[in-house]
Amino acid sequence: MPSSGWLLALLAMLAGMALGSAVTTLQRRHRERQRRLQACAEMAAPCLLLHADGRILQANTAARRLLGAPLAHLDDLALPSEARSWLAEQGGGGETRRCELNRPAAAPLSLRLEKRLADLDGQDAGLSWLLLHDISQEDDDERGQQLWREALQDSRLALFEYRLAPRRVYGRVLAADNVLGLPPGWVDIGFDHWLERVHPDDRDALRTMLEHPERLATGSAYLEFRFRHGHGHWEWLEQRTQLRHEDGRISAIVGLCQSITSRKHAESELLRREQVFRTLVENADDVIARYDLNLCCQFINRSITRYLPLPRHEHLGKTLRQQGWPQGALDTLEPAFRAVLARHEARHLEVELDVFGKAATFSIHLIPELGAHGELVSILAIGREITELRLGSRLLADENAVMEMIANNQPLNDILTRLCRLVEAQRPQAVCSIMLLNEQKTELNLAAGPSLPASFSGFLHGLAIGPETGSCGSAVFSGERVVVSDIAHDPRWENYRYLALPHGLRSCWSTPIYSSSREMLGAFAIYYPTPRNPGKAELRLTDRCTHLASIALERDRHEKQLYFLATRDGLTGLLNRRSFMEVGEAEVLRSKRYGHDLSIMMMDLDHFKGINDQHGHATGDQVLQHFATLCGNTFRHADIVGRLGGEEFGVLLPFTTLAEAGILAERLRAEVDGSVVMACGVAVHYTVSIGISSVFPDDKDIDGPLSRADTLLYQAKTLGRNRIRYDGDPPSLPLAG
Ligand SMILES: Nc1nc2c(ncn2[C@@H]2O[C@H](COP(=O)(O)OP(=O)(O)OP(=O)(O)O)[C@@H](O)[C@H]2O)c(=O)[nH]1
Repeated sequence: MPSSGWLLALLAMLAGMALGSAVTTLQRRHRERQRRLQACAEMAAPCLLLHADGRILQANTAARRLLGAPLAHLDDLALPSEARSWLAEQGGGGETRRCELNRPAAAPLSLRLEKRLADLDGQDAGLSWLLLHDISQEDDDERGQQLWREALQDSRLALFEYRLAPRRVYGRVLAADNVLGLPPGWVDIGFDHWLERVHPDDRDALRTMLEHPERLATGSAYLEFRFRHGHGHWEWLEQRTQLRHEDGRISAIVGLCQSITSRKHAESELLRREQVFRTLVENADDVIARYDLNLCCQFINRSITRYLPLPRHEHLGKTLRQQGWPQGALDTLEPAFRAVLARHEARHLEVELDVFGKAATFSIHLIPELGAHGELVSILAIGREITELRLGSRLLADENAVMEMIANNQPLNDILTRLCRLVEAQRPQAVCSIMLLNEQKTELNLAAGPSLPASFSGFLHGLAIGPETGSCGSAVFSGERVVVSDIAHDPRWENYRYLALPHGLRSCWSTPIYSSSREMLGAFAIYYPTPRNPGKAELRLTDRCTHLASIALERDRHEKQLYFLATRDGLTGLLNRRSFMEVGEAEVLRSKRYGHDLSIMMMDLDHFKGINDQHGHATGDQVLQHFATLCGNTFRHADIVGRLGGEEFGVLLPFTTLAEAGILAERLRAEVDGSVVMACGVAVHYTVSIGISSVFPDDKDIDGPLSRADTLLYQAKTLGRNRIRYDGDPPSLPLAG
């Protein structure tokens, strides 16, 4: 059958055609598959060609390098299950997925997996590309950024960008809320608003930076300014800036700001403390200086200019000697400094200095200053002038000495002289004097003036008291202190300046000396060689000395009164018996030592009992006083008259022969006989009998001549009274009128 043959042929032809086509398709797909394998191998990025069942058909070199070999199946990668199931899903071409590969023998790997379908001949062949992106580095960057953000947050740092063209400040100020109290997030503020928040004192610097960025240093520039914090207070910022360029021009300034408020507060506190310390040091009366180990001055405060002539700054870098310390001070200072250098121990010393012609005493402390390891780094010297302190101690000691002299009844002149010296020790240029009033209060006499020129002292006797009688005469006259600051021109010295000026006495302040009962006693004067007024300290010193002088004078007067009372007869004022005998003993010894004559009289009023009886005891007293007065008129100043008891009197007549004594005795006897005492309107007449003897070579004391005179007196009484009896021959000299 032809038709079945045709059909068979046709079928065979069709089968042949179909077979050919199938073979061709298979061949093409094989080629495509090979191309994909080839493409995978040639890819630079790590890439795997996967079969849907998880087999790895191809792993290129980059993939093997990244993942290691062998790579036959996805299981070899130890992908996280999530990534594994994602890969197993059909479709999803072009999708990516992150995953972490924790490899036991290698560092963990962060991958971004990118799956692409690799269909063959436009059909899904269960093949896919797996591109492996190593994002470990990106992660590191992200972690770094995170850390940086956290650090910024904690560090009080803020980063700003001052963009010049739009004149705006931008910033991703992570810590801005912290540092500046700005809202968190992005800052975007115009320059003007920004500057408004900057402290007015710092604004110009920041404005200059913004307007003239070209002036900023090419590297990092530094600026400090205060910025108003969101809470209202000022926040100190330190800003380091970098310029940013675009198209060859400065486009922005990047500023990294850090809060330095705490530091600034600490600095200002430190500054304040330093200021306080400096103020203290600068204004201290003490001299404060620091010396280095070569003993060169590193620092010295301004007090030094009071004592040494160099200007303060010229002391720096100079040794003690170069600073101009006098040799006397150097002799003490240099060894002391060297001792501190050697032993690192503090020392104290006292130094005498001549300060611009004035003696001054210094107390100096040398203090070693040690470094962190105990090594000596410098020496601190603190010097204090203690002249006044020392003078005060001396004044106290001198005053005590004067008081002691007063208590010990030292001679008044010695005490007053010591007082003058006391003041002169306190005030080296001063010359002092003490003038005392005479008993009649009519004139002044020099009592002490140890440093006055002798030729000037000679004039200071019998000085008048009045309104223009020099300083002392005027002070005593007015009862007030008189300050003559310039003798050359003061009218009160008109009549005396020719005496004072040639002796270099130019000013004179005189203070009256009063007794405790305000009786004027004299005046205390201080002279100076230059015209000047007294200072408070000098007035105080004068007052203290005047007071001491007053005590000494009163004490002296009191002593004299006591002595007078103890040695004198209260009724007549003549020596009493005890004193007469003491003086008599001394006179006898003196006459024998020097070989001069000494005559002795014993006198007794005649019938005195009768006068008492007839006229009364008071009249008897009057007669005794009258007789004492006549004795005073008759005998010389050097003769010593005493009332030995009742109406009995004695007279010592030094340098007087028996004959000369006789003349005086006769003159007295006649005077008595020729006078009367008027008592209650009645004239009372009386007479006196006298016995006279002389000291003979054999006499050892007063007893012999006194006894002989007494015997002669008795004889005169016996012979009829109103007469004189002599020891030996009556005087051959003619009796004077
Ligand atoms: N008024 C007065 N009488 C005194 C004082 N002292 C002694 N008499 C008196 O002096 C008198 C001395 O008398 P007599 O010793 O007897 O001596 P007379 O009377 O002077 O006789 P002749 O010495 O012998 O001349 C006594 O009456 C005493 O009381 C005195 O201080 N005042």
